[in-house]
Amino acid sequence: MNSDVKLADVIDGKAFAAGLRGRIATLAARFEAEAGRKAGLAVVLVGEDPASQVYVRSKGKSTIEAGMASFEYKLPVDTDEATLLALVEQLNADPAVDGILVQLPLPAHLDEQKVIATISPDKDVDGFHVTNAGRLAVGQPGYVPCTPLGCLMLLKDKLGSLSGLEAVVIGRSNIVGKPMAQLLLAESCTITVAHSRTRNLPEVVRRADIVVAAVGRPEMVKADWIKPGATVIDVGINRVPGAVEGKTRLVGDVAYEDVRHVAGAITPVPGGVGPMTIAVLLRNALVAAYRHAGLELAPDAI
Ligand SMILES: Nc1nc2c(c(=O)[nH]1)N[C@@H](CN(C=O)c1ccc(C(=O)N[C@@H](CCC(=O)O)C(=O)O)cc1)CN2
Repeated sequence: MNSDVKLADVIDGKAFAAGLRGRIATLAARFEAEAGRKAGLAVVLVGEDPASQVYVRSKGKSTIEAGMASFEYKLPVDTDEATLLALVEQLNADPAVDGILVQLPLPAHLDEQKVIATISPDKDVDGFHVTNAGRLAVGQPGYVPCTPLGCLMLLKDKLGSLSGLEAVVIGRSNIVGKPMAQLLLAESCTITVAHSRTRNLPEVVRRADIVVAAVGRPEMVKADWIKPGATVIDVGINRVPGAVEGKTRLVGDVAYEDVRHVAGAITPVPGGVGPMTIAVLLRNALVAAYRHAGLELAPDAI
């Protein structure tokens, strides 16, 4: 790599998320004063996946720190479908609960789509219900999945208007790739969604002013795939063997150390997109609370 080349600006998602959580806390206090109750978020975890346990713990802690009520449900790994669906129905009917999130992935014997379909669309703060996917597709207000909305916030903070920019989203999952493409389209970007069958992926990615990598393959996106000056958003969180035997380290889907010599701006892993996921979840839960209480919240308040 040429050491004279300016390194990419690092997009500090951790700091941005902290600021966002601060604004949410202010609005959560206002909500409590006006509604006479706290905004409430329920999180359901089935099983003992270690990463999911960490994320659920962090969601509960962040919810309370933001001045909202946290309802946590931890179910054993062999929970049957009827029990889980009954809990979701109970939360749908509970007026203290504004948002419901079922932590994914679920154990293999449970049908994720069926569980998501049981969550009331108006409490679906993950934005995974088909009603919210449809609302996003046609530009109606709903709930947008947290990770892609967090990516969009970071992009707009860095670049301002995205109108007319060429964006390549690598990955077509329902949770990140597809909603990310919809969000960028709504910002008037020209979108390509690339995936495992895309021919000549490096050439496709080289067209992009904005690259969003969400494939779950460690350091797949290489420096020579990136147009000089492009903005690179790395959604990947991959645990790989570390330098010390028996230890692991986190890497993204982008070969960060090389790509930062070419890109104009880049999110690190950890500390980039990841922290935005939980901050945006709190944002969605608070928006849900204001809607349920019939209180006014300016669209650009958070
Ligand atoms: N129901 C849902 N399930 C899952 C979602 C989701 O949005 N809704 N997303 C992911 C996991 N996730 C939140 O649930 C999540 C992932 C990563 C982070 C994060 O802050 N990552 C840190 C690194 C953390 C570490 O050391 O492992 C970072 O990138 O800096 C937060 C939340 C799947 N499931």
